[in-house]
Amino acid sequence: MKIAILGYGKMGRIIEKVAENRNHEIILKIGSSNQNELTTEALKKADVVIEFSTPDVVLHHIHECFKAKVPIIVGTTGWYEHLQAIEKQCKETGNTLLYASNFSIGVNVFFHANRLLAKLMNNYPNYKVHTEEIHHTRKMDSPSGTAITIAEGIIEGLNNKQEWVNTLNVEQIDVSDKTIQNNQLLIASKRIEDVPGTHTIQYASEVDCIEFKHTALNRDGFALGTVLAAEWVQGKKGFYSEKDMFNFDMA
Ligand SMILES: NC(=O)c1ccc[n+]([C@@H]2O[C@H](COP(=O)([O-])OP(=O)(O)OC[C@H]3O[C@@H](n4cnc5c(N)ncnc54)[C@H](O)[C@@H]3O)[C@@H](O)[C@H]2O)c1
Ligand SMILES: O=C(O)C1=N[C@H](C(=O)O)CCC1
Repeated sequence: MKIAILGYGKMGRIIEKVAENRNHEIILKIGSSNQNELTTEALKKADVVIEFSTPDVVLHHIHECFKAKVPIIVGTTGWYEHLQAIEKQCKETGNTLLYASNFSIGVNVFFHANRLLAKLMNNYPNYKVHTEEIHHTRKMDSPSGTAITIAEGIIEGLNNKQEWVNTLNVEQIDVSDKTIQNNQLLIASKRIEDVPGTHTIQYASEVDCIEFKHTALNRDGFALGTVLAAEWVQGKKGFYSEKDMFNFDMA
């Protein structure tokens, strides 16, 4: 495949290596220093675009890809509030977009197991649930996109949770904090030096604690999953998420 990479930072660079190892060709790389090279003509030459930039430019990149009618894989997080509008535009204009808050295979297994666990825990209301995410200090958004997907899975499964709330860098988490209502799920975000991404789900009762955790050891898993998504989307039309790509329905 001919791939264009929009956003050539930590992820863009690793994705380039993984894609080349899988015999794909990178025909365009756009970072903040060569934005003027991003034209409809240049994008049209690609079979697929991979987008890992920043929350303030991702929408511009998506619109450019819609204009050029080239499928786009979006890894950038922090634009959650625009997701529904983009889904509508994608479908109305006959374009193709796949967004995942996390492309790692391990995280997607974790997402699925989280949904199953939440349904099971519905039967045990004496367990109080909260989630935690830890990322590096250069991360622009909080909570992480991955933590939002986890929270959505819990809210979907647990009858007594309706929305999530977020705290950033609060040292000691008090799950019985009276400012957090019973129908709210806490996502506690922490920023620590070089952490690639750690997500924990905790169900705590008076007598024990169930902890479910995913730790990314580096960024290679995110990059491999992204290139697999670019391969998966070939020949497809429409708006997709990681749930469509990692189809665990039989599990
Ligand atoms: N979905 C996933 O699996 C996954 C995994 C890791 C990171 N992410 C997300 O991907 C995004 C990027 O992560 P990163 O670690 O590569 O960040 P990064 O800061 O290293 O890279 C972002 C890049 O975007 C570039 N950029 C800024 N403005 C631009 C513009 N106008 N045009 C083109 N490029 C521009 C910057 O130059 C920078 O190189 C973040 O939102 C992060 O949360 C998602
Ligand atoms: O490094 C980041 O930034 C990451 N962002 C994604 C998120 O917000 O969930 C995925 C993990 C790494």
